[in-house]
Amino acid sequence: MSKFQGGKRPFFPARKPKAPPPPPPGLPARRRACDLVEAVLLRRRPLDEALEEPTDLSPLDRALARKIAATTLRRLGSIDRLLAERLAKGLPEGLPRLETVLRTAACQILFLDVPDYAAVDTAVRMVEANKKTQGFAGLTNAVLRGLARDREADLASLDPLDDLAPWLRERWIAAYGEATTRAMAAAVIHEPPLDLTVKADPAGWAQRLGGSLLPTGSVRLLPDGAVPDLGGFEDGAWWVQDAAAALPARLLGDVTGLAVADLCAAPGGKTAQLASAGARVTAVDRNARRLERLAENMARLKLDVTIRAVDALQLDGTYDAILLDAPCTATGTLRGHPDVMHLKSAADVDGLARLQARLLDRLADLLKPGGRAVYCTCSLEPDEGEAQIAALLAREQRLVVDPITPDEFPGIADFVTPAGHLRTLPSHWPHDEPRMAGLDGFFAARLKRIA
Ligand SMILES: C[S@@+](CC[C@H](N)C(=O)[O-])C[C@H]1O[C@@H](n2cnc3c(N)ncnc32)[C@H](O)[C@@H]1O
Repeated sequence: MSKFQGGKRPFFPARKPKAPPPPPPGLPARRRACDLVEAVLLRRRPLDEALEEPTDLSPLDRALARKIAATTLRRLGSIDRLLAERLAKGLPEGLPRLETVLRTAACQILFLDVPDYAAVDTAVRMVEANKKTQGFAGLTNAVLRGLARDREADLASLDPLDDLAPWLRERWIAAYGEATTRAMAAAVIHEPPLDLTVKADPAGWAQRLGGSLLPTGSVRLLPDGAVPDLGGFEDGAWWVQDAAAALPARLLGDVTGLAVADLCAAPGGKTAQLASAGARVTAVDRNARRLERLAENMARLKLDVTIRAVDALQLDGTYDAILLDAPCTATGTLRGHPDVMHLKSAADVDGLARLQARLLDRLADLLKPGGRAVYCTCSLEPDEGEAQIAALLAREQRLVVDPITPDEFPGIADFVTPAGHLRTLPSHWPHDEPRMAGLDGFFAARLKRIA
């Protein structure tokens, strides 16, 4: 006999609504990777800026999302070529998310150490979860499985030149020739190592941190954890700075006691070098937010500098020495900032070259007669480097080039040009382990005011 007789309705206690099931592991990181890629390619935002948005992802998922997004941007040319070979009819118009899911999943299958099934499964789920794309789940599955199956042959067919954005490839070939461009393209497909500039005892710090001492004195590491967890960070014994970026400030020579203006200073890598070499540094930048980071960095490093939030074009006074690390297209930093080649264009080179010229003219006024200056950019564009200096010398009689010599300090001989400038390329310093190779592309010229 049933318990519920007499026509009475059984009483069921009200149930809490069921929480939606948690997403399968790995899905939030893949979704975030798609958002990051779209922030760059569709919304034209720098990757670093998009990475700063708050998320509720775990640190591991955040790191995976960043790696997928950065590698997709780095290898986009190859990824798109291989996808196009499998999509005979192309993709339908107006479904950018479908394209992003395919690109990021292809990136994982081809270039990252993640299981193929995880890349395929999360991609198919993302496609199924969206009404507009759910009809393409079968296609997504088939294309990605095909990529996984043919991976070895596909990888062997790749040419790193395809990964350079076309505008940049064209300009690099014109400036450096095809062989050097190919070597640079092969270098920038790798994530860079972590380079540190240390205040003192670089050999000791290389040993303590398990890194290598580079010929120019930087310490190179392949860390597997967060930078602030490394020994010496809290105490301000070192700061992160690419080995090429560490060269220009040293070209000013002995700056002990000199009044040095660092004209485009934030976040302060070169300011820190000058201050720890004993200069009285005025760190100038027009970006107040970036100057806050400079101030934090100087506090950690226990270095005392004067900070001026002002446009360098409006700066007054005179200085014994000047460093002008001018704003530029930053095409030399592609290893760490692959978004640059997708966000910048030839028009940016022209616009930035005009600003650099104005800053150089201001530098001539601010430098005391007899003083030294270094102009540098992290660009591989001659218009922002060699050609900029040639044009300056033609219009400014008070400045001459003070040639850099190959033996000035160890490790720079290969970087000194016949004109006495410094030019580093990402393909310099080859290494059997590609992640230990290379350095950013930098240009630096040393100038002297003679009148
Ligand atoms: C290449 S970054 C400088 C990196 C820095 N020297 C370092 O080593 O950490 C260029 C800087 O120039 C600043 N900048 C751009 N135009 C400027 C101007 N007209 N006056 C002052 N700063 C400017 C930007 O805000 C940016 O922080």
